[in-house]
Formats: sequence, C-alpha cells, structure tokens
Amino acid sequence: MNIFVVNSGSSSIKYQLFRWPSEQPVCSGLVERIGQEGAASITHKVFEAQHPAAPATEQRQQLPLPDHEAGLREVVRLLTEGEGRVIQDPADIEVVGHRVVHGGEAFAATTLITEKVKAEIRRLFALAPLHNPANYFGIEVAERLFPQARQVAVFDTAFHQTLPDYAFRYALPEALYTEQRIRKYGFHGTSHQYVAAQAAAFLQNPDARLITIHLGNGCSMAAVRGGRALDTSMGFGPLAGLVMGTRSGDLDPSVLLHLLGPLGYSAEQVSTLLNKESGMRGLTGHSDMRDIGQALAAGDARAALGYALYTYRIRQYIGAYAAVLNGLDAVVFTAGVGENDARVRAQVCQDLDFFGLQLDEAKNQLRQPGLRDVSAPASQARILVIPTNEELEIARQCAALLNPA
Ligand SMILES: Nc1ncnc2c1ncn2[C@@H]1O[C@H](COP(=O)(O)OP(=O)(O)O)[C@@H](O)[C@H]1O
Ligand SMILES: CC(=O)OP(=O)(O)O
Ligand SMILES: [Mg+2]
Repeated sequence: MNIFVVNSGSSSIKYQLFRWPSEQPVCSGLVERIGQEGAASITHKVFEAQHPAAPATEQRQQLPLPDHEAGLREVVRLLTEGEGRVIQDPADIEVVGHRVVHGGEAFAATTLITEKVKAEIRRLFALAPLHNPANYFGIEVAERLFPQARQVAVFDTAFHQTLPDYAFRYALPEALYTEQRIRKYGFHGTSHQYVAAQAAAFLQNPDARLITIHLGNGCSMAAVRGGRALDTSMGFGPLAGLVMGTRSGDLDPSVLLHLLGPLGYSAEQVSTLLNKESGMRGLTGHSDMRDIGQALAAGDARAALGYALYTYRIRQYIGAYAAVLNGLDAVVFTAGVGENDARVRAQVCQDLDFFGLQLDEAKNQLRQPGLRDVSAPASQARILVIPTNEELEIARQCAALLNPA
C-alpha cells in the first residue's frame, strides 16, 4: 500500500510518501512560501530502499505558486514525472493522510474524511485561523488530485483527549463548557505522541514520566506518562502557553480587555496581533530562530531579551509539569528549534539540577541525526533530542484505522 501524507501549513506543505507495511519512506518534500511572489520553492527528496535515513537525490526549484492547489499539483508532477518520479500514476496512491490541527471535541481519534467531517473542520476555522483553513484546502485539493484514494484526517488535538477534567477545564461558568465546548484542547499531539513513544522505548520504561517540548513555528509542551498526555501548554486554540515565532503564548486576559476597550482594537485586530505580530517577532523583529540567533551573535539586545523570555517560559512549564508528573525521567526537545538550536537547549537546562537535569555542554553542541542523549552522566533525568516525524506517525495512524490489528 502507498500512503501519502500531507501536512498543510499556513504558507507551506510538508509531504511524505510511505510504502506500507514496511514503513519505507519513498520520498519527502517541502513546499515553502506559497503565495509569496518570486519566493515559492519546492524541495523534493527521494530515498533508496537500502538507505532510508539519507536521501539519494534532492531536487530544489523556485517557481510561482499562487496557492495550495498549485503547490500540490506541482508535487503530484514531481511524484509522477522526471528524475524524482516514484509512482506511475496518482491512482497508485491508495491513502492520503492529512494533518488537521483542530478537531474540537468531535474527533478524539483518526477518522475517514466525509462531507460531515469536512463541515466540522470548517466550523473550527475560527479557533485555529492559521491552520484549519490550510488543512481544509489541502483536503479539497487532494480529493481532486487523488480521486481514487481514501482521505484520512489525523488531528493534532486527539492525543490530548486523555487530559483529566481538572486539567482541560477553565474556571469559567459550566455552561460555557457544556454548551459552547470552551475547554483546553491542546495541539501538536501527533508530534508529542511520536517523540514520547521514542523516548519510552529508548529508556526501556513504558511508564516513563516525560516532558516533551515541541519548538517549531508553533511551540508547545506536554506532560506524558505511560504514553498518555496528562497536560499540555496550548489551550482552546494554538495561542496559549509558550512564546512562539509570531504568537504571544500566555497572556493575562486583562490585556485583551484593555486592547478591546480603551485602546479601541477590533476582535480581528486582536487576532492578527496575537497570531501574527507577537511572540519572537513582536519582541525581536524576527520570527525565525536562525535570524534571532544571528542578531544575538551581533550583540542585539532585543534578541537577548527574546531568548531569555522564550527559554524562561519553557523552564516555568518544566517546573509545572514535574509537579504534574510527581517526578521526571526525561525531557525531550523536538521540532525545528528544539532539534537544532543548542543555545535554546542550554539556556532552558541551566540551573535545573533541582529537577535532576544536567546538560552535557559538549554533547549538546554536536550535530548528529537521530535520537541523542545530551545529558551529563550524573544527570538523574535524561535530556533527549529526538527528531519528530509527524508524517510517519500520521501514516501509522492511517494504517491502524484502515487495517486494524
Ligand atoms: N539550524 C537551526 N537553528 C535554529 N533554529 C532552526 C534551525 N533550523 C530550523 N530552525 C527553526 O525551526 C523553526 C521551524 O520549525 P518547524 O518544526 O519546521 O516548524 P513548523 O512545522 O511549525 O513550520 C524556525 O523558527 C526555524 O528558524
Ligand atoms: C498547532 C501549531 O501551532 O502548529 P504549527 O507549529 O505547525 O504552526
Ligand atoms: Mg510543525
């Protein structure tokens, strides 16, 4: 079976094609900067069966891509034509797995996409404005490009459905939960689930108490024990918790009232402010951690404050989740920043010996593929760097849905 996984973001599409049941990755790619004139590009990598860890060929091209449909059409062309060709025909793909960020309370598990499921994903646009529309249009385009395939949705929220009520409820009048479903949902669940399973296997402890730290464009943390999420830092939508590329993270609601009242902001302006103009962009002028690292190296004081605030917030949640777990076996860093930014990891882990965490500075600086233990031998809890693979986890969930064991 061929499973094609699509992770549509607000301005990008990540994709991977797997052969099943071998889990062999056939190709993967990234379509970036969709809709930005002159800047859109596609990177397409093809793997060899014998060496699935490193791509045998890599193609990169810049081309005009006005929207997601144009992007996915180009991906289908790369899959079926030219030197990176991996299938004869779009009909060779039997399953398309889609990352869908917000599943609300309706979806606690992976589901086959029907018109009813699509209507629910549309209804949730307002709660995840940067993500659900892109996910939804990705589904519509894939339905047109792969009409024979079964389309499956895997929700970021699903893994967090095990949170106890005292963790997911807000201290608001009950009717806002029972009638309006206002509660914590949590996001990046596919990633937290994947790295938590890898960490538990590495530690040879299925009951490990883990704090998983996903630091990408969006950032979130989860407290996980025995493969179940006990708490997570994002909430009703993907705005709460950690400082992110362009999102504020935790904020006193009085600030919103002040913006909406005396300062005269509209709801839409507040949404744009919190989703697109805040976080590291608001603090430092840059949203990409590589740019902030460069600014810091050049002595930029705003970049230094940005790093301090970003890492301080993570440290606060480590303290909170060590309490939730009543102990700690490992913290796990993952996603673009967590896997690559040694400075962030060092700043997070300094002075956490109270929680049994001690970083090995030299190991932390090494760049190696795969899972890495960067803790000092004396550290009581492990500090792990684990590359996430949301696409593989999505493919596994698709396979489990369609071929239950
Ligand atoms: N070598 C690196 N050093 C520091 N940050 C990096 C590096 N590579 C990628 N990143 C950061 O990772 C982030 C994107 O992570 P990613 O997990 O791809 O996010 P998303 O899936 O939300 O698009 C960006 O802020 C980028 O700057
Ligand atoms: C939910 C979320 O924040 O996703 P991303 O990190 O891909 O923006
Ligand atoms: Mg991501």
